[in-house]
Amino acid sequence: MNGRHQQRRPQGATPARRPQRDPVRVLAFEALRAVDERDAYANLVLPSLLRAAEREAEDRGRGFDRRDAALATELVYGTLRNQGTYDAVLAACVDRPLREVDPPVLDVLSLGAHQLLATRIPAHAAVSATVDLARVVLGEGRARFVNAVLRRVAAHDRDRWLERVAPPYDEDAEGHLAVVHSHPRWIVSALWDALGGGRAGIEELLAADNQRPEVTLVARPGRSTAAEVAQSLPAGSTEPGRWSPYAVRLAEGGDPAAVPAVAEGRAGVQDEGSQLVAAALAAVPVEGRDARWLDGCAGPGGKAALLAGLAAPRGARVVAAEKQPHRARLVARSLAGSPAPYQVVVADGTRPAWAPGSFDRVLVDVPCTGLGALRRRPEARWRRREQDVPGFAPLQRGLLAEAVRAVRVGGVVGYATCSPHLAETRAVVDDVLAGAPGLELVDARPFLPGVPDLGPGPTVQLWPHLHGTDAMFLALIRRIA
Ligand SMILES: C[S@@+](CC[C@H](N)C(=O)[O-])C[C@H]1O[C@@H](n2cnc3c(N)ncnc32)[C@H](O)[C@@H]1O
Repeated sequence: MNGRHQQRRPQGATPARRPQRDPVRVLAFEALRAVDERDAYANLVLPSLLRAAEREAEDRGRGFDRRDAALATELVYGTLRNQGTYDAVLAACVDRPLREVDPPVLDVLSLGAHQLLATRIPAHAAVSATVDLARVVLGEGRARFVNAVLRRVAAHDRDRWLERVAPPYDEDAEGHLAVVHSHPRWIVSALWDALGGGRAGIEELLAADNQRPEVTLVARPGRSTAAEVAQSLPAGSTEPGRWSPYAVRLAEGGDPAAVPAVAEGRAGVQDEGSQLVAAALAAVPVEGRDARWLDGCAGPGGKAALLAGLAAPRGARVVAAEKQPHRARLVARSLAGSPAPYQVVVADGTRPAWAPGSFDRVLVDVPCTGLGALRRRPEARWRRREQDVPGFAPLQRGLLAEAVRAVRVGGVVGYATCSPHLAETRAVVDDVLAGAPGLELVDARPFLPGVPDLGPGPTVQLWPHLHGTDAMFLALIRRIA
C-alpha cells in the first residue's frame, strides 16, 4: 500500500472513489482534442485511435469490441456534428462566456451533453461516466465543475433545451435553424440561398447533414459490375444504388476494405453523386471524334477511374491532370489496371500544357469549400469560414476558363463542385460563359436518367435530403464555335 492510501480521511468526508478509466470515452476525448488542437480530421484520426485501443486492450487481456468502437465513433461524430447546439446549451449552464472555458474542459462537457441529449444512455450513467472521464483526463477540481454543469444540462431533454436556447423561428429563422440543426449561421444562409423554398426543405437538408452517410461503392466498368460486387458480399449486406448503375450501397458497419473488388482496385468507394457527374459527362453526345478525354482536377482519382471505364468501349484515352504530385500518385493508383489507355500528368490546369481544342470531353471537378459533403466530415462546418468562399473564386474561374479552351468545337465540358454555394456554382459558370464566346449550356438533366428533383435546369444540383448523395453541382457546357 502506498503512502497516499495510508493517509487518514478527514472526519465526515466520503471515500474518494477511484475513477473508472473507460477506454471508449478516453478515446473519444483524445479524438476531439486532436480535431481541436491540431486540426486533425475525425475520419482519419479515429481509425488510428481505434486500432491503438484494440492493441492496448489485447495487451491487457481485455476486449475492445465492435460495440466499443461503434460507441466511440458515435460519441466523436455526434459531438462534433452537434457542437453548435451543445455550445448554446452549455452557454446557458456555465456562468462565464464559453470562450473562457479551457478547450479540453469544453470537449468533456460536449461529450457529456451529447450523451445526455442525443443518446439512450441513462442520464445518471452519462453524468457519472463523463465525470469519471474528467477525473482521469482533467483532474479532480475540474471534474467537480464538469459535474455541476452536466447536472444543469440533465435538467431538460434536447427539445426543451432548444425551446429555451434557440431564437424563435419567426424572429430569426436562420439563427433558429443554426442552433436547432447545429450549423454555422452563414452556412444555413448559403445552403438556403442555393436550395430556395421554405422552411421544410432547408430543415430536411440540415437534418440530412447530421446523418452519417452510408458507404457507397462504385463498380468500375470494364473491371467489375455492381451485381458481381454485391454477390461477393453476404446476402442482405448491400443494396443497389439509387441512381447509378455502378453503385453498391453497404449496410451500416460494412467495411469497404473487406470487399475483394475494392482491394483489387476493380471497385472503389465513391458517393453516388460523384458517379452521376462522371457518368453524365460521358453520356452527353459529342459530334464526331470522341477519343480524347481530360480530367483537369483529377486527384485523388475517383472520377477519373470511372471515366476511364466509360471511355474504354469507345476506344477513348483519358488524360488525368493534377497539380499536387502526391495527389497525382493517388490518381495513378486509382487508374492502375484501367481498361482504357490513360496518362497521369502533374499539371496546373490554369496554365495548361495542352493546346487549345485538344480534347473531346473535359471534366473540371474544382477545389471548393466542400459544403456539399458536410455529412462526411463532421468538423468541416466549424473549420470553414465565410471568407473561404471568395478565396476559391479565382481558381475556380481560372480552371473552368482553361477547360473550355481545352475542348474542341462540338466537344463538352463538365464543371463540377462538391458545394452547392451559388458563388461556387452558377456564379462561376455565368462569369466564364459571359467572358468566353462560342459556348452554350447543355441541359444536364437528361444525362442523369431517372433522377428526380433536379430543378429547372440546365445545370443540376444534387442534395443529400432529396437524393441521398453529396450536394454535387454539375454544369455541362458545349463549345459551339
Ligand atoms: C475536388 S478535387 C477533385 C476530386 C476528383 N475529381 C475525384 O473525383 O477524385 C480537386 C483537385 O484539384 C486539384 N487542384 C487544385 N488546383 C489545381 C490546379 N490549378 N490544376 C490542377 N489541379 C488542381 C486539387 O489538388 C484536388 O486534388
